[in-house]
Amino acid sequence: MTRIKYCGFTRIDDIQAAAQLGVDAVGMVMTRKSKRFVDIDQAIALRDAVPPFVSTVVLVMDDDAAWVDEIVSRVRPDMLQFHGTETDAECAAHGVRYLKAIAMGEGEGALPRLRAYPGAAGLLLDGHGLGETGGSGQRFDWARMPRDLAQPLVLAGGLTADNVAEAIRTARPWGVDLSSGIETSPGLKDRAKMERFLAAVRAVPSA
Ligand SMILES: O=C(O)c1ccccc1NCC(=O)[C@H](O)[C@H](O)COP(=O)(O)O
Repeated sequence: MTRIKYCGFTRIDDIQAAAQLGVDAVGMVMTRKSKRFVDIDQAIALRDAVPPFVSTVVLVMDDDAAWVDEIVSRVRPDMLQFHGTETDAECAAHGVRYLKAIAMGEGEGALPRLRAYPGAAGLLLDGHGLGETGGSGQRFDWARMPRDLAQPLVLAGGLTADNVAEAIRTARPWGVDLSSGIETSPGLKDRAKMERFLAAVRAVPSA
């Protein structure tokens, strides 16, 4: 079974719809570099709308450690997801399990970074380039998904209901993550797109 995370929520109705449809995790972006940024009060309201057994993940990107600590103490996400040049020690410093996003958009340069986060609960391989923000719909060559890493790998970048079956068959990820492929505009999710994507993932036979 391929796990599914939908990311970049800004509206309570959308996050509730995603949970009702059956996603495993929902993400909120809390770096001010993002068009999908939510502040602490919005994030608390969104988190409170998430039912049991659905994980909440907060995304940051080269943000101040004090800001990340405030997120941890007030929003209390199940996991953090780091999108910048943070080191393994910096990611671990907040006392919360974390995913590290790896920018696959710059080709072979990404390979050393895949082995630089032994403390991460999982790695999220995204299609954008180093230093660029995510959520931009950029994909990478799914055949580049590594096969020899111990950590669970999450595939992200440019996934849609139309291409996710091929992506899963090629990359064999632990989970998939997307944002723009289920939106009408940044931060505004579309229920029909969320439903179609879930059905497309569920239709792929497990390995
Ligand atoms: O979504 C953002 O605006 C964002 C900003 C800064 C860093 C990361 C960001 N999003 C990361 C995500 O988790 C996206 O879901 C992931 O990049 C996939 O996005 P998409 O290609 O739009 O499906």
